Amino acid sequence: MSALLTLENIQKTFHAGTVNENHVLKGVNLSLAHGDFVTVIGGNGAGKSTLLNTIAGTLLADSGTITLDGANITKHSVEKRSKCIGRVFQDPRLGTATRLSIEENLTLAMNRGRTPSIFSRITNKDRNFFREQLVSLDLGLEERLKAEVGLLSGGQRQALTLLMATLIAPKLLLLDEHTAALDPKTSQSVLALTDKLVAEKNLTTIMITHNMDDALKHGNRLIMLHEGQIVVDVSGAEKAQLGVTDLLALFQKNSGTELVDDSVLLR
Ligand SMILES: Nc1ncnc2c1ncn2[C@@H]1O[C@H](COP(=O)(O)OP(=O)(O)OP(=O)(O)O)[C@@H](O)[C@H]1O
Repeated sequence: MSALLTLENIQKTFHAGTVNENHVLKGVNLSLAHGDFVTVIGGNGAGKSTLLNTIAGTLLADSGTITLDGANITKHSVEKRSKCIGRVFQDPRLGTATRLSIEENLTLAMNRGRTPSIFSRITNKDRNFFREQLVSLDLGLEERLKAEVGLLSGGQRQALTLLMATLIAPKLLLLDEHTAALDPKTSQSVLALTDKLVAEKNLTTIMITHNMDDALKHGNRLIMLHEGQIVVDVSGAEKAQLGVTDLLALFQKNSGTELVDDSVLLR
């Protein structure tokens, strides 16, 4: 089957030609099949968010090619890409409009890629659809369609953001440490919801995490980034058999260095 997403030799340098020059992505090559759920792990500054930003278009790659579903999107604006790429960030406040109600936020999400129609009437059919979708979050939000999103807890808000990012199934879902700001229990429930939505909608997904257990437990494929290059890429049965110790050993073997980042190692 043809790849859904292909990155070919992606390079990104910040502050090029200055004393602060920082070559962050050093020729990243990656190919994702339709339905791949890839977890991404790596130390601080390895280039994980930069990689997601170049895919989403928040940053443009200096060179290399990004192909999504057969289209060369390397130079497309973030707005254009957002029509087919859903994204959830670490900060629960980023994916939703605080002063709008749950149903207004969901209306925005339903109209992604079309002319904003927040002022269009929300029909009973829309409300029934929203309720149906909200039931799957198991947070009782289906009874609170008119509640302002700013009143929700971080976990509720992140669950809603996830639902919004996938309401109209995106070609690609990018999760940038989307559970890192939540307490451990809420984080696990948002991850379970992630698994459910990804499976139900067969979404091709890239999820950055700092947690090795989560990286191993979720998805069908795991990559480790080190100094702007992919040093570990395991999938399927090979991934399923790995434990944290095996992963650290693999990282050391392939990168020639130990992973010393406390935020990854201390869980
Ligand atoms: N917009 C930017 N302008 C300048 N430098 C940047 C920018 N974004 C990232 N960097 C730098 O690029 C390097 C990689 O950052 P990035 O956020 O991609 O790493 P990361 O692997 O996601 O790390 P972390 O786990 O700490 O979030 C860092 O040195 C960072 O300071």
